This record gives sequence, structure tokens and C-alpha cells, in this order.
Amino acid sequence: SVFKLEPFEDNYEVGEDLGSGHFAVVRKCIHRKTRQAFAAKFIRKRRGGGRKGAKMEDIVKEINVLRCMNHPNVISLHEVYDTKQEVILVLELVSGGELFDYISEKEALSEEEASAFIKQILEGLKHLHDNSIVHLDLKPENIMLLDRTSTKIKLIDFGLARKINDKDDVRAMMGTAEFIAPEVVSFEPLSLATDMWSVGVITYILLSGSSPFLGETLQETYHNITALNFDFDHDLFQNTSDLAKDFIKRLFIKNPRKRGSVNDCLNHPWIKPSEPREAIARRSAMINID
Ligand SMILES: Nc1cc2c(nn1)-c1ccccc1CC2
Repeated sequence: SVFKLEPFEDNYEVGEDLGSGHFAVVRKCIHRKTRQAFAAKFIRKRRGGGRKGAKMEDIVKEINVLRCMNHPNVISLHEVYDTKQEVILVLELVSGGELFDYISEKEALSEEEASAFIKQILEGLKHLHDNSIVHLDLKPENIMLLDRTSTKIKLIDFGLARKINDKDDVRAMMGTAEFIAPEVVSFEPLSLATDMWSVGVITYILLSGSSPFLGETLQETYHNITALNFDFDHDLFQNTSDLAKDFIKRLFIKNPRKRGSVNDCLNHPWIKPSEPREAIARRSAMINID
């Protein structure tokens, strides 16, 4: 079988807790023979008719999505163990913590830093979308920093990801309220554009430290999303460029077909500087000589 059936602890030493997800805990682990470090995601299986634990078909879906991923901004899957109680995904180790915690510590980021993070998220997302895979749960908690010192990020947790093929349209109420697109709230067909809305929400949060559609209650949040009830509050956005606001506005569009695609975003001037920054510096240096 493609899944290893021998006891996980025969081959790995289990270490510190790295985080958790749907019915899952993630721990650092070391391969006994090679001493190589990984992140082991222990996903509890649903037993009998219970509600706790993940359905095997959903776990297999996450594994199949991870298997066809191979990109520096997407977590990679090394191997899988299948036991009675749980499935263990042995994943590439990322240990820099969630982007969510990084922003919380810094309040809001500079535009250069925010743009550099968003560019990496878009490059990872392009890899998914080029394979017709939609993430459906993009949020700062699902974006991890490679390690404490670097600002390299990886997309993790493909528990809700799925292949979008034209025939059967995918409709599902899922994801975390603050980040979901209007079509998810109204239970209309989902598409790759559904992820692009979430990129808009993440960008807004990185630049302002505040969540654009969050209300006092779940209903209020849903209403704000479907009514596109957001603004660039003067206090929070006074130092933010019009270019950055334009980038966000192109994603907060109700009609998914009119929303910016991952390629549109990668070509947007806020992400792709018109020319390398050193060329700009050289040009201005020349002007000073003349
Ligand atoms: N739901 C989650 C949650 C997490 C992870 N994966 N899925 C993860 C993956 C690799 C390294 C570290 C983690 C911790 C957070």
C-alpha cells in the first residue's frame, strides 16, 4: 500500500508541538536513521458514526493535492503512515511560526514587506491554480514562515483544497468567515477566484492590522462580505499608497469573473515594480551627476 503501516515511532522520534489544524496536531519529528527533521501532522480518523475526526476521503483528498505540489512556496509531503486511529502526514519542516503571529507582533507591516509576502503567496497560489486546485482556506494562520530568521513563506493545510473541474461545480460553505468570498456565503459555485478574494483580505490585514469585513457577529460579517461593506479607514490607511489600495480593490469584486486572477495580481505594479529598484536608484544617481 502507498501508506506505511509500520509503527511511526519505529522510524521517527517525536518532538515539540508546532501547531494544529482540523482534527490534527503537528509535531516536529526526527527520522532516526538520517537525523533529518520533518513536521508530522497527526490527523485523527473518524471512528464509526462519530463526528470527531476527519473522514478518510477528505484525508485522501488532502494527500492527493499535496502529492501534485512541488513549489518553494508550497509545503511538500515526504511520506504517509496509516494507523488504526490516525493518518500521519510527514511534511517538510517549516518552523518559523504562522504569518498571523508575525503580523500580530509587528502591528502592521511596511508596504515593501507586505508586497514581498503577498508576492510569495501569489507564486505559491499560481502553482495551485495552474494545476486547477483551489485552496479555499487561505488565511494568515495557514501561511507559515520557513524559519524564525527568514521572511520566506509556505502555504500549508490543504484540508479544504480541491480540484476544480468544469463539470461538477463545487459549492460548499467552509473556510473561516472573515476570509471567505461572497459566492461562498451565498452558496454559489466556487472557482479559483474564490482564493483571490482571500488574498485581498490578507493584503488588507497585512497593511492595516485590521480585518475588512469582520463584524460583531457571524451574520454581520457575512452581510459585510455580500454587501462589499468595506472602506480604507483614514487612520489605518493614511500611509498606504493608492497603488496598494488599487491592488485590494481589484480583488474585492462581487462577480468572481471580474475579480483579478493570480496572473493579473503578479503583473500588478504594486507587486511587480516597473523596474528593478537598483535601476531606479541608478537613474536618480545619473540625474544628480548631470
Ligand atoms: N493545519 C495545519 C497546521 C499546521 C501545519 N499543517 N497543517 C504545519 C505544517 C508544517 C509545519 C508546521 C505546521 C503547524 C501548523
